Amino acid sequence: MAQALHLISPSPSSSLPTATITKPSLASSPRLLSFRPIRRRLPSAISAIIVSDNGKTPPEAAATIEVDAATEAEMKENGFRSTRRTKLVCTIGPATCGEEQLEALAVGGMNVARINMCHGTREWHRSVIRSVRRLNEEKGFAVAVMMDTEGSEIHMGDLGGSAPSARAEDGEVWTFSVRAFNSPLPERTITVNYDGFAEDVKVGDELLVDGGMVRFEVIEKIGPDVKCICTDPGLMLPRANLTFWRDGSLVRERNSMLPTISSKDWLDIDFGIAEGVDFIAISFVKSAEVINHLKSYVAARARDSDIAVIAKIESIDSLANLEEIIRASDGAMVARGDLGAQIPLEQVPAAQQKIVQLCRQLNRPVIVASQLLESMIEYPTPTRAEVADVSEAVRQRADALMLSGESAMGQFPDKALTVLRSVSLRIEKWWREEKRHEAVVLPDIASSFSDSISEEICNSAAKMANNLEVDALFVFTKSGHMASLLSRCRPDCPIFAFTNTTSVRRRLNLQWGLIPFRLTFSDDMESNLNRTFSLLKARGMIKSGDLIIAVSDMLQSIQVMNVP
Ligand SMILES: Nc1ncnc2c1ncn2[C@@H]1O[C@H](COP(=O)(O)OP(=O)(O)OP(=O)(O)O)[C@@H](O)[C@H]1O
Ligand SMILES: CC(=O)C(=O)O
Ligand SMILES: [K+]
Ligand SMILES: [Mg+2]
Repeated sequence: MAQALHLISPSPSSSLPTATITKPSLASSPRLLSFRPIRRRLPSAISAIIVSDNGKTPPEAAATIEVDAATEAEMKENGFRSTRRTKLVCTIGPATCGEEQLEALAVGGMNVARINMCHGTREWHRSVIRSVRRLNEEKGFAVAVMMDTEGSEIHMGDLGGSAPSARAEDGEVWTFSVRAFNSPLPERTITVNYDGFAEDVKVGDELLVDGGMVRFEVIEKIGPDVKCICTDPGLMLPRANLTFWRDGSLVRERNSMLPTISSKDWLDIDFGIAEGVDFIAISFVKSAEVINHLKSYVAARARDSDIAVIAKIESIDSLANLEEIIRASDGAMVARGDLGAQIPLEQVPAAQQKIVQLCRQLNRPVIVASQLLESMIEYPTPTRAEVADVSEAVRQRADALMLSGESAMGQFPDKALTVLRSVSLRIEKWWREEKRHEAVVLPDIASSFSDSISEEICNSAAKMANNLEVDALFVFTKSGHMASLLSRCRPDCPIFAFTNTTSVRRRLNLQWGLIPFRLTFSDDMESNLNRTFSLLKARGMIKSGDLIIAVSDMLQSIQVMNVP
């Protein structure tokens, strides 16, 4: 494929190219090497550099542009240089499944709605997914939907009847059983989903509910029943995760042989594909193999839309195979809830930092999840420690933050979302003011020459954007790949990502700094830019004189220009 460097004249409406230099001279082009004006108005001589591999003329396209209504409002309110970069995921549950509650979250900045297949019925999940879709269609939001699988780790069953939780007190004896009971359960009885449970535990083992929210010691085994005495009292929630520890280490007997994706999970996945979810998050991933398997399964079934597979890092095995798991997946979640039950709590922050950093290097979006604002389940303000934790995740430049119980069943879901939003904005601003250009080394990740060109273009465009202090980066991308490469650089300015499919646009919602727009565009960058400028100007989202850098994945190029 012949690559050519074109220098084009300043007005985006003039014809291109005016000069063509073939690739071998690229390295020696004095124009290119000296192209570093530190000023916001461009000199009239050159306004754009385009590296192009084709010159196809496009058909004229429809004159509409779609952007998430809440993002548009945020941009107008804060000015687009200050638009929030960190994305927000909210778990939907009984506190937020109503249409009005969902709308309040969308208005509050929810980018992705998560449904957890551990809880609720199929009908309930369907109704939430459809409500989100309806909200998008009727109110102009672009909220994506993430389905999170149950996985087959050991957990408690429902508590019987309509009990929302059960309280275990110090010294009480509770029975954990693999028997099936008719509801209501006998007093102080908990069912366990894993048949091998009673065989695998030993008298003297420590049993942790939800990673230590409640602790028991195993005192007796009677067939399928395991009697335990409570040593650390607390509240047990339905389907809470169970781990058992012996001599200070996590015990993983036969349960480590359980499949990552259970037969129930496969049914849920079929359901998610049929309902057109945007992301499937896989719980307790142990290896890259399961991710590859699921990705080919999804690719064969979900022909029109492309569902992204997110690996949840929440087990010891996932830490052991971290890099290959992240490479295989389309994104990762630092699922600190279960992770903190499998490794000592004091190791969780370092694991988080490592996962966030690796995802950035490998160009996969990463979500930091669980207990970010746990106290807000009950209280309207967060603790100082929680705010510090959220700040740290933003400072690490994670793509997204997630609410769990805070939005699923808490008393203050909207307030919790507001805290995430305002802390994100504040820390991002502080970062830009301090001009902290990070020391993160971004390795080359391209697997082909063509990918390398995209990667070099994005790295250079992001660097130019910082040096020139441009107002925004524009990226025209069909697959979303170029947008993610720009996001990976975490540039100072926001990234307007134009894509022509609704599903790609929704998926870009999870990535740091991207403002996804749906726009029908052609291979002709000049006409794309002109049309985009006039559409955005008409919406009051940009103005004449704004300095932008544009790149595209059809016509591999970097253009620098003032909005006419
Ligand atoms: N669909 C739902 N129906 C009822 N309660 C829910 C639902 N989704 C979440 N919850 C409640 O919110 C809490 C936190 O949700 P979250 O999704 O973090 O689940 P979790 O049980 O902690 O497990 P996971 O490790 O899969 O995240 C749950 O423990 C549950 O009590
Ligand atoms: C989110 C999740 O699954 C966890 O933190 O365990
Ligand atoms: K789950
Ligand atoms: Mg979990």
